[in-house]
Amino acid sequence: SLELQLTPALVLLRSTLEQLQEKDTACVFISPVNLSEVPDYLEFVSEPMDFSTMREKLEAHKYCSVADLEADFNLMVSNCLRYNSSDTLFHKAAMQLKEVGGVILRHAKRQALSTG
Ligand SMILES: CCOC(=O)c1ccc2c(c1)NC(=O)[C@@H](C)N2
Repeated sequence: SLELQLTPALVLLRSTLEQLQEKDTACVFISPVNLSEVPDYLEFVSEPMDFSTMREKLEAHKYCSVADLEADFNLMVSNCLRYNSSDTLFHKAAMQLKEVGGVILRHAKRQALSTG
């Protein structure tokens, strides 16, 4: 059935997002950057992204593939690398997350092929 065909895709997307979020051990990517705390953020970042927003998009069926999820993950990481200078905890957290997240996403894309 269509429901059966769709389910594995959603299950894989949820599992991949959870694995990525587990690696945010500093918990700096959990929620949108607070624009009242960081008033100049939108001067550097045109499209903010964070894990809670990604979760909302996932449950709203806005991701058709792991590649779609990967695009928002890469957006979130690149926003952080752009706004924060390299000597900050945020920048270092983004560099680490980019590396370990890449491995998680590569595995998920391979798995999607086998259940496709
Ligand atoms: C309550 C104050 O929080 C922040 O200033 C803050 C909180 C979280 C942040 C962030 C800033 N900047 C960032 O680039 C992303 C990765 N995370």
